[in-house]
Amino acid sequence: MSEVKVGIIGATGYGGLELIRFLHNHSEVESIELFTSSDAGAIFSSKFGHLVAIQDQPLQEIEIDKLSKFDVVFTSTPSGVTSSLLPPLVGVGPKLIDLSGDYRLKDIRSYEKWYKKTAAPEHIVSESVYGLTEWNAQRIKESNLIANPGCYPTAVLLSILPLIKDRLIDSQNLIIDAKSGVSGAGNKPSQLTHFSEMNENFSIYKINEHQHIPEIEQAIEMFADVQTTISFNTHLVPMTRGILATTYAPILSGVTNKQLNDCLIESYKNHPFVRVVQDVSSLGTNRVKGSNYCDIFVKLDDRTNRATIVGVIDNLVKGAAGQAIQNMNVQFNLPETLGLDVIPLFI
Ligand SMILES: NC(=O)C1=CN([C@@H]2O[C@H](COP(=O)(O)OP(=O)(O)OC[C@H]3O[C@@H](n4cnc5c(N)ncnc54)[C@H](OP(=O)(O)O)[C@@H]3O)[C@@H](O)[C@H]2O)C=CC1
Ligand SMILES: CC(=O)N[C@@H](CCC(=O)OP(=O)(O)O)C(=O)O
Repeated sequence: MSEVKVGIIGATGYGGLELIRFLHNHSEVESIELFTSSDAGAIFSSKFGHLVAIQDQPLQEIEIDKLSKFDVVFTSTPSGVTSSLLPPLVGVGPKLIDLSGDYRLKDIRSYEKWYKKTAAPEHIVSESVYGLTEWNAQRIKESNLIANPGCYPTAVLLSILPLIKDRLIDSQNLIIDAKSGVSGAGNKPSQLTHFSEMNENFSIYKINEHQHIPEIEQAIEMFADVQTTISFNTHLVPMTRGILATTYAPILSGVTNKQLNDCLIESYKNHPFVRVVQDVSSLGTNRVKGSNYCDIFVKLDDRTNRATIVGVIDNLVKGAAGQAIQNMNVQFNLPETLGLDVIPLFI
């Protein structure tokens, strides 16, 4: 029986298109309606030919009255949009799942510092629940406003949180080196993502200033009860999808490679989307491409007494739309894997 009526704002963006791809095959979704800020009336499939005969509906103008009739509204819009768009919808009916950064940081001054945008009202931000599904399912189930995590934080946090929580690594000295495919930057062309400047190039960007730094620090405190400051940098890889994030962390005295691995295996034994990889040759963005998996890996470097910890995701799936649907499943008491149980593309 299909019951859930879905609205998507930002449907024409990369996150929105991935929401449509997965929700189309979701057995509990009754209908999907699509909204735009720029092209109301346009037939969706005329913009995206791969959806001919699948999504031939017209895009609708964003109106609060129309949106309040849905069971769930996904917002997949640039930062700074939902801070003013969502407050009138909070508490009036639909469950809200925001893929942008607007409701993730509890300290609104921190949001304004890192995003350089006006924050959402503090009393609404305080109601939002951080949607890192594997770590926060109980609160997600009870919430009507989910702040879906950023793509980099998802890969980083899923790989390091168990080791910090079990006090196996020194959380005060984390160095995180992350790389992303270009779809992480969304569908708006820019100098950074221009083919002739990005192709055959490997670049670092937002050095020491990435907006995901406070999000990762906040989540470490929230889930592992540790205050810390991290070194975190991001790189652009000339490929479309995927994030691989490597964390270097000193181990605490006497910790073994087996303890590190056992901790990850034990933490995720009941979480089907997190796979603890043993063989490093099985690690790579093509092993998760198009899927909701997060592959994680740890290995002790016993010369330096540092652990090398790796998290790999598809930024558009586990890093955005997939995790958002996983959160919807939790909110509606459905199996977490519903609609998301797909095999990675690999090639
Ligand atoms: N790409 C990624 O890997 C990830 C992205 N995110 C976050 O998710 C959000 C969406 O990302 P992504 O899909 O890549 O972004 P895109 O830039 O691809 O798409 C965003 C869409 O938002 C709509 N939009 C733009 N301005 C407004 C506005 N003022 N009001 C309402 N809608 C607007 C546009 O559609 P239209 O013109 O039709 O309204 C646009 O297609 C962003 O906040 C991003 O940071 C999070 C995790 C990963
Ligand atoms: C490759 C690339 O540019 N990636 C983006 C990820 C954006 C994102 O997910 O940011 P939000 O926190 O706004 O959701 C970036 O590094 O800013």
